[in-house]
Amino acid sequence: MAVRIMKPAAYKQEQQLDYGTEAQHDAVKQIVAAVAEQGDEALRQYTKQFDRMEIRDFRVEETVIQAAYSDVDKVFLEALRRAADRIRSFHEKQKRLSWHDSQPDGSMLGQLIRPLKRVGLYVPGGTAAYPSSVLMNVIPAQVAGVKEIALATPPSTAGEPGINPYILVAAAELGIQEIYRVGGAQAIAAMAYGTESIPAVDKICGPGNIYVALAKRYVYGKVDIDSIAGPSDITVLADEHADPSYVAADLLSQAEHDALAQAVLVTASPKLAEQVQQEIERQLESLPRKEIAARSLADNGAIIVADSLDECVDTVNRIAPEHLELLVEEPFALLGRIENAGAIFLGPYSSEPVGDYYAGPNHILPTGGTARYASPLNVDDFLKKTSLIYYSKAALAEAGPDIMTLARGEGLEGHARAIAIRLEKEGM
Ligand SMILES: NC(=O)c1ccc[n+]([C@@H]2O[C@H](COP(=O)([O-])OP(=O)(O)OC[C@H]3O[C@@H](n4cnc5c(N)ncnc54)[C@H](O)[C@@H]3O)[C@@H](O)[C@H]2O)c1
Ligand SMILES: N[C@H](CO)Cc1c[nH]c[nH+]1
Ligand SMILES: [Zn+2]
Repeated sequence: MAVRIMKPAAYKQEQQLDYGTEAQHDAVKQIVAAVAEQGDEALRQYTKQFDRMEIRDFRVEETVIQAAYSDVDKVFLEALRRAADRIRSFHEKQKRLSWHDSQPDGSMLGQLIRPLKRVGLYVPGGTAAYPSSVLMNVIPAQVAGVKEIALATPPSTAGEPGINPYILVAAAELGIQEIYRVGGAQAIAAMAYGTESIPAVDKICGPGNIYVALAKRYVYGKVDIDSIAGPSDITVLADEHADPSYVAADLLSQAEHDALAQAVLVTASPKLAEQVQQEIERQLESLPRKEIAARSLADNGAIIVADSLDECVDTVNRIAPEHLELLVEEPFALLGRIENAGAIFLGPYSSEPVGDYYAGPNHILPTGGTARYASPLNVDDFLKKTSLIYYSKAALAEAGPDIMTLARGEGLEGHARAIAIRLEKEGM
């Protein structure tokens, strides 16, 4: 299996936000409607159908959460704690406070910034379990001050009874107790509409596969959602100074997530293109998730050979990757020209998994070209803002005529009169 080498003009990005086949859209629509109508009964049926498990109680019992510690490696736990500290301190810097400004005329304007009351966080777990996504989801919500955090993740045969112990321990480390063993579109629908065992939330965040991503789009409006973090993608912009084995390894690191993942190299060096193509084939051989990675590379992977560095940059901006690696001699010199990317990894030692697990920035990033307008999951996703307006009598006297003019300009006499009645009654 050789990744296709092509010119920029020949590259058509497969995984845009409107991805998904008609059959997948139809399936998700049906799942969401069934869960909204039938609640837990539909959850049980879809869990049996898609996860091949019979689940009686979706909520994970507290004793099961505590017992999970005995199934988890101590070294893993220590690394997880160090990662959590770094992620928390990064997100602490994103905190925002309410503010108000008092005016000389006695009026006051301001903005209340308050946490959402109840959020539902999705942690993927179909072909691999992601305790790192527990940290990336929960920590910004906690930093924002959200009090009620519910977590949903697919049931798994890796743990007893029916849940992955690494996910449970990651959640327990952060003090999360409300965990449900349910995945896919049905989990998203359950958190949006509520079922007998899962109370509805105000907002759903978190990454997942195509079914999860589509379901989030369908429930938007009933609840809020974060940006769409679907199947992972990576673009590496590399020049002739890059080590082809590093480039290949980093592309494979994302291709192994999902057959729908997208790994792309953009370079102006035909020599590097060929070296990377060979390296990918060599490294793929021994990769445990080689089938998934091979399908991802065959269906969505590409090695794009541009004529110049400028054309490389244009191509990257068109792709708007979730992860962008700048494996060039002077990465910081290129930075100012990158317009669209969820996260940018600079230089040979900032391999993408550094960000997936450890550095501190969030790994829940806009995928499929949505980095054109969307941002990484962050503390703001868990906050809502309320405007405050207090006008003094003097302020209204001053502004009243302008307000009435603007209202009448829109043909809204009722608006104008709400001001006029005060000005007249109080002789302003
Ligand atoms: N962007 C990010 O931050 C980020 C982080 C981690 C993982 N990811 C992505 O999350 C995804 C994880 O995918 P996954 O599949 O391993 O786990 P997942 O939890 O997203 O999906 C598994 C669920 O999909 C449902 N499902 C499976 N086949 C189905 C079908 N035919 N019809 C309807 N529903 C079906 C099942 O209910 C199952 O529980 C990958 O695409 C990975 O790239 C993204
Ligand atoms: N690369 C994924 C985000 O697209 C996040 C992740 C979690 N674990 C490993 N990787
Ligand atoms: Zn990853």
